[in-house]
Amino acid sequence: MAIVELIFVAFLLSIIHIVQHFRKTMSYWKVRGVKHIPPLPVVGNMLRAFKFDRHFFHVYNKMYHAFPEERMVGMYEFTTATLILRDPELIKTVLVSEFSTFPDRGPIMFNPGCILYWSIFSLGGNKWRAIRSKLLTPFTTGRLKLILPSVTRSCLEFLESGPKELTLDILRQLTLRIFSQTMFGIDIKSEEAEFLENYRGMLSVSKSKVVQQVGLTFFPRFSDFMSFKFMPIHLEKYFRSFLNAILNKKMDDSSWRDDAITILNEMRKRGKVHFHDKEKDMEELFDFNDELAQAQAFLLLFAALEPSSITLMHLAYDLAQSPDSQNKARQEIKALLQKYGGYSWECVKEMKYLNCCLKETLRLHPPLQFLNRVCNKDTELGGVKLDKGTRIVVPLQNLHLDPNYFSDPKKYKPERFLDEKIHQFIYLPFSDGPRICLGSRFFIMEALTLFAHILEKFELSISKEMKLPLKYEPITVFLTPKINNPVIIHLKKIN
Ligand code: HEM
Repeated sequence: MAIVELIFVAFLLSIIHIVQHFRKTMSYWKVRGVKHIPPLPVVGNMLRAFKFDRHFFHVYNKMYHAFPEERMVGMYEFTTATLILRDPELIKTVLVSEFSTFPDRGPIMFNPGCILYWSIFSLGGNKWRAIRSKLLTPFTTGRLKLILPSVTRSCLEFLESGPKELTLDILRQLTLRIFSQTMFGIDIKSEEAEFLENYRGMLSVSKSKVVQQVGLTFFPRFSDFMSFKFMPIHLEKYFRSFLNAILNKKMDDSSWRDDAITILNEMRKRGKVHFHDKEKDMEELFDFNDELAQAQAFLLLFAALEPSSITLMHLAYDLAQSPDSQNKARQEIKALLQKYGGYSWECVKEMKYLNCCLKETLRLHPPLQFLNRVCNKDTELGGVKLDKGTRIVVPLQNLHLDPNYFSDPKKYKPERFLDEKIHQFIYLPFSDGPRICLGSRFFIMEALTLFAHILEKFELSISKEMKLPLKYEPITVFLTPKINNPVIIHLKKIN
């Protein structure tokens, strides 16, 4: 056979092999009898996402609503088989009961070299457990009680500055101040402007950024070849040197006990982090270096700042839109302040109605719209056999707006958290199980304290500059209002 014919046959065989491979991959759900929308070759069910005109979660939205009777729905994120859960029992299995089979988030958009690559958000196994258990220390009830006066001082300082409105930028600045003081033990004011400018740079959206983030998640080898990055190198350098300076400055300072930087520095000094594996009754030691310390510090800062400020802004928006809820919350706050004579821990804990308002805001606008997991071995879920590596998605936004679980689901109705039975594994703004948000209780304390201060003194209304209804940016990681029509809440002093 001539060489040309040989090359032709080899080429043909490769094509047949590739086609067969794709056919097998794209029949994953069909073979298992899981309902799904038939995928296109290579892009799977992701074509819609490439129009960049709707939020990513709309892809899950379509799948969620396509099969309303199903407990789970299959889809293809490009060539990755993903299972979307619609049933609370299955969600409980993945997040809690069978956590050891679904412990990690799986493919993630942080490139090796990215500051977040070694954070507990992307780490798995016992190294994740070891570091996470140390990072719980700054968030214990005892410590939250201790830092409440500092949070109160920051709120008062903010109100004394005579604010006229609430915007995402203003709330970011405030949450940065509160967080850096109470969790990093530093006063950030002198570096605040530069930090926020770089931070906004990191969050800015563009199609090229989304392509890189999607590439890093689903095509890591190709992305590595193309040198795709989660954030530009100059921002990466800035954040590393910013955090390094904080870590080094605080190395010998113990003015705040048990803040996150002190905990990270203790691990850095030892160079090791220890974990006792109860199941295997085994001690394990992991290296802990500067890279790991920077990664956790950045994760805490980023995880605290963005979802918190976005939620505070949505809470202001919801209360401005619902004067009745605003008044009820204000009456409750005034009565409690009289009862306790100030912002004590007990007083903040008893703000039940304001807490319902916050819960309802998190139901309508969960900043993270979905949770993701991956199974670490071949397994079975709800009678369906799953191969190791299958991706699982819990679509929070869809579950929170499902009329099967919430009456009149698009309406802002804080009372539902007093009157209705809320299913624990349907309402999950902070998730559940061993990977549950680390800072949820800190955030709730911060939000209640801040809004009690604001509602005590101000009436909230939507500014005339904002066009209603509220719409979201199509391509951000967190659920963010349109940049060209930001949320602006007018503050009117109450006499
Ligand atoms: C409105 C505020 C917040 C919301 C809605 C929120 C929500 C979430 C969600 C949904 C997750 C993913 C959990 C999972 O995959 O099961 C998460 C993880 C995490 N959050 Fe939050 N969060 C908030 C504020 C905070 C704050 C204030 C901090 C810290 C100071 C924080 C630190 C973290 C960390 C470290 C993780 C990773 C946990 C792990 O993988 O072990 N979050 N958060």
